[in-house]
This record gives sequence, C-alpha cells and structure tokens, in this order.
Amino acid sequence: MKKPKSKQLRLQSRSTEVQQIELLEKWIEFGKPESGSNPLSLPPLPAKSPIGRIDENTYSQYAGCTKFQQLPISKNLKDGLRQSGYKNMTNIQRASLPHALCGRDILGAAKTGSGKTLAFIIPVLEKLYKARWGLEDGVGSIIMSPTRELADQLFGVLKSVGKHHGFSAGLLIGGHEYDEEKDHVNRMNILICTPGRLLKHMDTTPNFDCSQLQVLVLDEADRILDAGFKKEVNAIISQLPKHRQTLLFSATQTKSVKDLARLSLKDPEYIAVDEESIAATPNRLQQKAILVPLDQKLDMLWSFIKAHINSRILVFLSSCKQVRFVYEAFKKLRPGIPLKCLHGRMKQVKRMFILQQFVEQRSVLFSTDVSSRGLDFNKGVDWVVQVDCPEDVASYIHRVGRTARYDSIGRSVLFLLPSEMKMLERLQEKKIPVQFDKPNTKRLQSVSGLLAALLAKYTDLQPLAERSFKTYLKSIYKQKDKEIFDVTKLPIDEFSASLGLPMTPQLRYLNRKNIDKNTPEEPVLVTQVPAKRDLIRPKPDNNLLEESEDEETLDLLHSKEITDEAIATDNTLNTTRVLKKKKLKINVHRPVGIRVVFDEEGNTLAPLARLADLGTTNSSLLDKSKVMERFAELREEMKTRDQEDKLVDRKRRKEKRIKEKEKYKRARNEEEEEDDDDDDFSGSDKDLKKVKGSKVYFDSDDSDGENKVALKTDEISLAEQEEIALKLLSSMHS
Ligand SMILES: Nc1ncnc2c1ncn2[C@@H]1O[C@H](COP(=O)(O)OP(=O)(O)OP(=O)(O)O)[C@@H](O)[C@H]1O
Repeated sequence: MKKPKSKQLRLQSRSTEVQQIELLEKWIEFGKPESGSNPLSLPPLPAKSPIGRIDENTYSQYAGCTKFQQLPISKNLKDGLRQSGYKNMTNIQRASLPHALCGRDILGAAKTGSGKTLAFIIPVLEKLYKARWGLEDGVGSIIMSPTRELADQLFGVLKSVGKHHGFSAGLLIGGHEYDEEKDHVNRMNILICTPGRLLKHMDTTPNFDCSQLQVLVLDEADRILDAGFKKEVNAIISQLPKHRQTLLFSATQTKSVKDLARLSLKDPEYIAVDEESIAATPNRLQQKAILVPLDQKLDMLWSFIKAHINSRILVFLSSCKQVRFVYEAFKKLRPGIPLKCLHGRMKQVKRMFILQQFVEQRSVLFSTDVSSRGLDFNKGVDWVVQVDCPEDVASYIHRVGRTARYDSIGRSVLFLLPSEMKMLERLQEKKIPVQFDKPNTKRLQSVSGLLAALLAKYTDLQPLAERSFKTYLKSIYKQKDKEIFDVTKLPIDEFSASLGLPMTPQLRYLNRKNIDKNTPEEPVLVTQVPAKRDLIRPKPDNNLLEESEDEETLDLLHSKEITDEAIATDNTLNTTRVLKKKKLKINVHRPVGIRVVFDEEGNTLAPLARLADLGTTNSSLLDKSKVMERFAELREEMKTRDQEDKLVDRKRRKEKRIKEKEKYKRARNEEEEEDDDDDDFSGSDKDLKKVKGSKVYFDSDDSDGENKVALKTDEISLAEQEEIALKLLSSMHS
C-alpha cells in the first residue's frame, strides 16, 4: 500500500513542479521589465498586494518589488531565503533580479557589502530549476571567483539558500584533493571555482563536459578579467557554449568593450545602483588617511593596535613576506590581542582555519590582498588598516569594503607616505570621502629598537626582516603608477633600520646612487608626523613590552584627540632639526667606517664639501709641503706596522713548522717500529722506503721572501746515504 502511495505522491509533486514552472514562466513573461529600465525607479509594490497569478491572464508586478516573496521564484527558493534570514531585498537585488530572472545578461556594479551574492545565486538556482536540471544533465552553471576563500564563502551561501533544491554543487579550488574532485566533477550541476582549478579540470579530467552550460557567473568580474587571469579565462571561455546567460558582478565594474566581447555578452543590462550616489564606498564607512613616513609605519601600526585591543582589525600589507615578518615580530612583542596572518603561500586548510578564527574572536589579521575582495566576516570588522598603499582606487575600495557591510558601520585608515599623497587626489576624484588627518603622534610608541633586539635574539627573524624589506621595495618598484609609487623617493636606510636590521640589505635591481641622490628630505612632511625614534634597549628577558601593555591605550586616529595645541606645537618645530636629529639616531645602524660630520646646525656635510670648507678656513691643510710631510710620516708608520706584522707572521709559521716536524718524527718512529717487526722486508727496500717516506716541504719563511724547496733527508747522515748507494750499485753489478 505504501509503494503505490509514494509513487502517486511522486507523480503529484512532479506535476505540481511542472505546473509551478509553467506559472513562473508566464508570470515572468507578463511582468518583464523593459530592457534598459531600472526597476529601482518604479514605485515599491504595496505590502499587501496579491502575489503571483491574479486571474486567467494577469499576474502581479515584480519589477519594483522590495521583498523576495514577491519575486517570481520557486517555493523551494523562497523557503531557503526565508530560513536563511533574507526577507527584504537590497538595492542591487531589487535592480538586477527582475532582469536576471528574465534570462538577460547582467553587468552589475554595487558597493561592497551590498548583497551582490544573492543577486547572482538566485537566478542561477531558478534557471536550472525552470530547466528541470537533474544530476544526469551535468554542469549547468559555473560561478567563478578570483580567490579560494571567496569561492568557499559563495559555496556556503549557495548551500544555505538552495538547500530545498535537489541540485548537486561542487567547490573546485586549489588546495583541495584534485583526485577526489575528479571523481565527482562530472556529476555536479553547479560549480563554484577559481579559474585555475576549473581549467585544470577542463584540461585533464576525462569526460569533463561543460557544453550544456546554462549560466556563467563572474563574481569580482573586473579582477577575473584583468591581466592576472587572462590566459586561464580565455582558455575557459573558448570551451563554453556561446548560448548561455552571463552575469558579471563587482563593486568596481569593468565596462571595457574588449572584456565584454571576450565574454560574448548579448545586450547586457548595465546595472549600477550607486551611480548617482555621492560616494563609491558605503555611507556607513568612516574613512581616514594619515601621513606616515616609511620608517614610522611599524611604530604607527604597533601604536594603533595597542590603542584598539578590543577590536577586530584587518591589516593590509603588500606582500606575503611583509605579512609574515610583521606577524612574527609583533607576536613576540605581545600587544595584548591575538594576532593572525593570512597570505597566498599558506596551505588552504590553514587559510580557512584562520579566517574562521578571525570571524570568531576579536583579533588582528595581517593579510595580503588575498582577503581584500568579497570576503564577508560575519561579526564584522571594526577597522581596516591599509599599512601599504593599495595599487589603485579599485583595490582601495575592495579593501575598505571588508568593513561596514550590509547595514553595519565600520572604520578604515590608510597610511600614506609623503611620496604617495597623490593617492588621496585619486580617491577624491572617484568620490571616495576620505578624511585626511594628522595622527596623534604624542604617544607614538617606537618599536624599531625592540625589533633590532628581537632580530639579534631570534636568528630566524632577521632573514624574514630582510625579505620583507626587499619585497616591499620591489613591489613599489614594480607598480605601474609611477606618480604614486616612486622607489627613488623612499628613505631606504631609515626604512631598513626601522625593521630592526643592522645594515641595509643590497638591492641589486636598484641603482642605489640614484636613490640616495633622489631621497627627499622634505622637512614639511616631517612636521606632520614628528620623529620619535629613540633606540630602546632590549630587556634581558622575553617580556619586552610587559610594562607598556599596562599603559592606558590611546586612540591615535581619533581626530578629537588631536588637540589644536598639539598641532600648534607640531607646526612650531624646527623641522630641519627634527629630521637631522632623527637621522642621527637612525644612523646607529649604518655600516661602520662611514664618518658622518655635522655642521653647527646639525646638517650633514658631504666629505668633499667638508674638505673644501676646511680649505677655505684652514690654509694649513692646503700647504703642499705640510701635506707631503704628513704623507712621509704615514709611509713610515705603515712600514713599521708592516715589519711588525711580518715578524708576527714569521713567528707563527715557525711554530707551525716545529709542530709539523714533531709530528713527522713521531710518524717516522712508528714506521721504524713497524719495520723492525717486519722480517720479510729487504734492507734495500727498507732504505728506499725511508727515503720515500721523507716529506717535501715548501718553505716560504725565508727572510728574503724567496721560496725554497728542500728534500727532507736530514734524518739520514751523508755517510749512511753513501753506504746505501754503494750497496745498491754493488747489488746491481753482481
Ligand atoms: N537582502 C538581504 N537581507 C539581509 N542581509 C543581506 C541581504 N543581502 C545580503 N545580505 C548580507 O549582506 C552581507 C554582504 O553581502 P554580500 O557578501 O553578498 O555583499 P557583496 O556586495 O557581494 O560584497 P563584496 O562587493 O565585498 O563582494 C552578507 O552578510 C549578506 O548575508
């Protein structure tokens, strides 16, 4: 009885599914928004208006609706959305979903954290649902993400809202077991992947087939279409059918005709919900930029962390090596808040684990741009700190977009070098409301001295510091925008010292002469961030910062704390002096043997300039006879020293020779003892052996300095030698 009932139920549910799809298709067709129109501009539907079919040929409006329940989507999806806590649509969802549900191609741009993920996951699920896609149909949709972490996050959203659908979905990202993926990939309906991994499957997995693809999605489309992924993406696209729906989303969208041509978009709907908005970043985001000289970046970062130990802080640095160094060094200095690091060279499992931990507890996460795009940290990031300047405005937008997501608030701060001030203009041109502020440097804590001590104590830290130094400079050197990134304007020695390095590492790819020549000494800039870099002596134990951890924390960046008085004091500083004084201290680390001379005002003098200067004031220096006299004296001094050195050397050699003689004698005695025991040895051979056994010495210890070669035969007297020779001759003739 049970079996026929379930069969009946199955048939019933199939027929209701068919009916539902039919209804959805008619409903969608009925209310299709005009191509090119913006559903956001339509008046919102009244909350209690009927939903779906109204009479035989009439359906409710969905363009302009504000709730997910008012959309022409399946019941399964409505349930999934409701259970995941989604009720009202965000602007990008309201604007794009009516077009996307009609099957149109979309180019969607909306601020970070505005809900773009659902704007493409909903159409993907609905397209496959309406096509009655099943396991045996294979890959129906591909969602591409530039990073593994973002792909993983998208997979989570898909699983959550699509849980009532029967589709199979797979996550294809590097760091996962490739062979395992290979076995399942052909049975997946929806693939969420990074471009590299997808291409690997296309190239190597037998029978991997995407020829029936219905929807292609590029999340962070501008990133996926940029030069970094060009080869992979071109190869992937060439293997996909042209007849499909394509959805491109990003906070910083591409409009490049070339890019769109590559994707063969058909009359795409360009949906940019924030085009009229004043700012390109979320309104709830407070953004600051502060001027920080390169050699004070770590001081500033350290002081900032100490001042915000109850926050969740995401810190961006430009390379893996910097991330590792700052993380390792700061960890040893114990700031009083958990520290974590994330970069592309870490194992995938560890990356995921760290992200999970960062989401769960207040901490500081040092990261490269691997976490700059798309990641949605559940409990919210309080601060985004950009220690190294982002490469362009788009990158800035994505980095700060990790905070102030959906309806939460957030704060960000960007450290700018004096040579990077142009970035501020670029941001303002793109309607990004960044407030330029002076940091409160009164309580800036210097860490360079502590770092020097750490480097001396932990030998593995020094190579890290060196690599961090080199990769940072290389990253600046390689940047395209030379108006902002100019390595020749950076104070390289000071930077090296600020990392605690005893000497500035060699930079083969840079012409140091040029750099030193061009290194600006811009005192005005120093006024804004006065130097405070006293070398702190290391404490004998590990607890380098125990005292300072108890200090009252400070909000370095809170403008309220930067009093007028402080600014006035800053401005009255004799800036040149500050800079020179600072240099004097930094130069503690300069290579020994370089003598730096300062004039009365504290300015350094170049050696030749000094000589010229002396020449004008001290005529004796230019008196030729005196100079010659001095040279003669110096020659004499050198001769005497040379002779002394020779004597010492001779003595050393003599001692060595005596030792060797003794050694030789000992060896010979042992040989003789052995020979005495050896009865079979003929006398002549014995004698020959003796001669053979004597060593040849090259004696360079001749007072004339000539080398002599002496056959060491003095152990056998002349008479003995003659006797041996005679014996040999007589034996030959007999
Ligand atoms: N309609 C909605 N109602 C409530 N919360 C939403 C809604 N849509 C999205 N969210 C939430 O908003 C947050 C940001 O969403 P999402 O990650 O999709 O933003 P995004 O625009 O893709 O950001 P980014 O540009 O950084 O990738 C998420 O936590 C998500 O759960």
